[in-house]
Amino acid sequence: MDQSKEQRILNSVSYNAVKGDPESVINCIDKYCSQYEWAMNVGDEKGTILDKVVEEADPSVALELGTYCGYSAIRIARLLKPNTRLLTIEFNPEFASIAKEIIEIAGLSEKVTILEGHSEDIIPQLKKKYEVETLDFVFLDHWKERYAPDTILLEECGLLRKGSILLADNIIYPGAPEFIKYIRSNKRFECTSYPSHLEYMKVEDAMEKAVKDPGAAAMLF
Ligand SMILES: Cc1cc(C(=O)N2CCN(C)CC2)sc1-c1cc(O)c2nc[nH]c(=O)c2c1
Ligand SMILES: [Mg+2]
Repeated sequence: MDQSKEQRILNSVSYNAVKGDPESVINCIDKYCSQYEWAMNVGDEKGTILDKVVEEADPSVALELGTYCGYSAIRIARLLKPNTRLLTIEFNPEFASIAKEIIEIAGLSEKVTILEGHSEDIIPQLKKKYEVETLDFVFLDHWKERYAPDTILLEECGLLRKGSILLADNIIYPGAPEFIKYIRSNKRFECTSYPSHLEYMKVEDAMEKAVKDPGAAAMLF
């Protein structure tokens, strides 16, 4: 049977990347997807925004919704300090399996846990089953229809604290209008928009950062 695009991306990483070097894995995927086959990795332009927000959050526990091939999990995990971790949720079993191998090639398997299943089923398990107290950083990059309901679910499960930082991809393209309406009208979040472009394309896109109760966090220190 023909290989999938995601399997071809893994082949390229396995053949071209330097084992244990996250930067070389990131560069290899960006090169392959800009030169041969477009794929929905966050890419280098939006990836640089992701890097900055992760550095600002300096998370002990981070969550990603939408692993795909593991590109953004590698971007996030390469910036994490020792004894900190990234949990990433993927419902497509093939994507989860490819991501596991690519994250292994990057040498980041110790820091990244891939949770296979639907976000709405896994989020309620994070506290008890995955020993999460609260999440310092959440990257939403799974499906635009789930951005708002999953943010509400994270709140309901007591997983967000004062100062928790959310970052959402694809705010303009493919677009997440319900999420934008919800988060920008929610007084408990301070929102910032970061204009950019769709990965590997000239199409306009943007990322949205939302900080929970920022003032309250600031007052603590
Ligand atoms: C699958 C897809 C197709 C797109 C598109 O119109 N184009 C790309 C291909 N080129 C050729 C035409 C123009 S945009 C997009 C996409 C991009 C993301 O970053 C996503 N992130 C998370 N979850 C998603 O479902 C997700 C989808
Ligand atoms: Mg995306």
